Amino acid sequence: MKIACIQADVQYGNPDKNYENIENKIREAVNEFHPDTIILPELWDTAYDLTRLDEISDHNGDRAKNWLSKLSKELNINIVGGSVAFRDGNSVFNTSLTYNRNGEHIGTYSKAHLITLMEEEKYISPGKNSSLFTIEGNLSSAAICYDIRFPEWIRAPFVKGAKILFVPAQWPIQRQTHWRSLLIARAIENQCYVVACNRVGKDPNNTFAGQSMIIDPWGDIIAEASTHNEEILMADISPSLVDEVRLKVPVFNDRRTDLY
Ligand SMILES: O=C(O)CCC(=O)C(=O)O
Repeated sequence: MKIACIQADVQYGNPDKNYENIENKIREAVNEFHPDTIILPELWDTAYDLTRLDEISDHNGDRAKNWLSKLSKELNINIVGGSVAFRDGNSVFNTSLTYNRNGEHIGTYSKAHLITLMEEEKYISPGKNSSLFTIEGNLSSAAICYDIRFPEWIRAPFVKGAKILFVPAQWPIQRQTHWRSLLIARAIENQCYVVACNRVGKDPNNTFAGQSMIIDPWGDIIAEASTHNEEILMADISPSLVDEVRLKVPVFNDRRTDLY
C-alpha cells in the first residue's frame, strides 16, 4: 500500500483557506505519486485557534464529511482525514474521520488525551473510544498527537490485531526529540507500521516540528520529512512484514495477561 503524508502549514482559524490548500496538496500527491492512502495533519481546518471554536468549528463534521467523501471517491483513494474541530451540540471534539476509495466513512476517532500544557481541555472535549478500522484489508487504528504519550491507550487496538497506527499531529518543535522517540517506541512495542503526519509553520504560540515519519514494525524509519518545509512524504508499506516481525519476536503471545 502506497501511503502519502501531507505535511503542510495550516492557516490559523481560516477553514476556507485550509480546505483550498489541503485539497490542492491532495490533488498534487495523487497526480505525482498515485498513493493508495493519504493522511492529513491534526486540526488542519482550524489550527489551534481554540478561543474561536464557537465560530469556526464544523457542525456535526458535515463540511469535512462531505468533502472527504467526495474527494476520496473522485480520486479513488483512502483518506485518513487528519483531524477537524468537530462540533457536537455544545461540545467540540478533535476528531479524525477516515474514508475509503468508495467515498464511504469507515472510521471515527476523537482525541482522548487533551494537552493541558496547551489548555486544549478548556475548549475541547475528550473522546472516549479507541479506534479500529480496515483500510485495504488491513486492521488499523488512529491516535492524535499527545495520545502517543499514553502507550496503554495505543496498545488496546493492537491487542485486537491492528497493524497500522495513523497519527495526525500538530507537535511543537521544542519537544521534537520526544516526537521521534515516542513514535519509534510505539512501532517497536506494537510491532506495527506508524504513519505520522505533522504540520509545519507557526501559530501565535508555537512553531511546529514537521518531521512526519513512516516507521516499519521493526522500528526502522522508512521515510522522514524535513522540519520546516511543506512536503508530500511517500512510502510503500507491506503489512505482511507485521506478521513476520510478530512471528520472529512473539511479544503478543508472551504478554502476561494473568498479571495485567
Ligand atoms: O505532547 C506533546 O509534547 C505535544 C502534543 C501536542 O502538541 C498536541 O497534542 O497537540
